[in-house]
Amino acid sequence: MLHSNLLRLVARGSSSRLMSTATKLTTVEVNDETGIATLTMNRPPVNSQNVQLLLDLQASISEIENNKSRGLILTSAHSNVFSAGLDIFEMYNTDVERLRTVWTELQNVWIALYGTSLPTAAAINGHAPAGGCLLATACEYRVMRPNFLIGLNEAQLGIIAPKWLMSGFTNVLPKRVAERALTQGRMFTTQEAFEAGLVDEIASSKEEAVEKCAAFIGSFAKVNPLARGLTKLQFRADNIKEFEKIREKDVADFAALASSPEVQKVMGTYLENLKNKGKK
Ligand SMILES: CC/C=C\C/C=C\CCC/C=C/CC(=O)SCCNC(=O)CCNC(=O)[C@H](O)C(C)(C)COP(=O)(O)OP(=O)(O)OC[C@H]1O[C@@H](n2cnc3c(N)ncnc32)[C@H](O)[C@@H]1OP(=O)(O)O
Repeated sequence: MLHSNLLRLVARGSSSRLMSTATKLTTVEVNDETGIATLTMNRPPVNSQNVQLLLDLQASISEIENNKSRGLILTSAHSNVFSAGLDIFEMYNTDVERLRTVWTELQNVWIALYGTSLPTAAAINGHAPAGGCLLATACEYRVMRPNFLIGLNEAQLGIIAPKWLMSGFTNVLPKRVAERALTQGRMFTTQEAFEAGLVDEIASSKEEAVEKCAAFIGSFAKVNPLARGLTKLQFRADNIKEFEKIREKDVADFAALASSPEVQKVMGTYLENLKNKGKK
């Protein structure tokens, strides 16, 4: 009988294994030939990041680190959204403790993904605003399907994203381009993101995006994994150290900001607009 602690479960034919997790909102599938794990977010309709999805992502990243996979590809089970970012419903009309938990778990996912020594790539098969862009830019490589949007839109919402949340973004874009995009809260189309260097390749389907991500991870086949991983972490060490210094204060700052009447009002209006959009 299947149960949550079952470790390896043959899923689709013999070429890939669905690794069981104790989770429901993510799945991990390891390709038997390449040894690369695909981590799929599956929280319909838009993979908005509630606490459960954030916890499941952490559990899946740990699982992939522990099962000796050669790399991690992050993608979405949905046809037009990679991830809509934080679940705004979960942050609206709630208590400060819940807001602290949301932010702590977002931090935990980011540091798990940004700070893993494994090769990582995002197959961005749909829109990736805000927290969706955060996850994609925590990875080392990005392949995106055409005609979607990606970016950190916080400034558009009247919110200041902390430095760690921007750091994946500022790693991949020239400083001037990053500053302008962040101050504008700009959402890039796939083509614009490719031209700016925010995504590395464009793929016409999710399958092609996953293949291109696998080819990127495969490019390290002849590199010593320890040397590769430590080199990666040296590049990221400054951002990680800065983050570790402020992480507690950052949780307190976020909880104070997000619980303030002004920001709660912005969230309420934003949610109304999202709901009404569905009725049009
Ligand atoms: C407004 C926030 C204010 C304050 C936050 C406070 C502090 C934050 C500090 C900074 C950190 C930010 C990190 C974040 O991630 S904040 C979240 C920002 N996310 C967004 O702005 C994305 C909003 N969504 C969209 O733009 C579109 O939904 C999207 C392009 C992703 C998909 O479009 P599509 O047309 O395919 O679907 P929709 O019809 O719009 O949506 C389908 C249903 O999903 C619901 N939905 C969408 N996004 C969210 C979300 N982020 N949280 C919760 N629910 C979401 C939407 O309401 C629809 O629901 P139904 O109407 O079908 O019930």
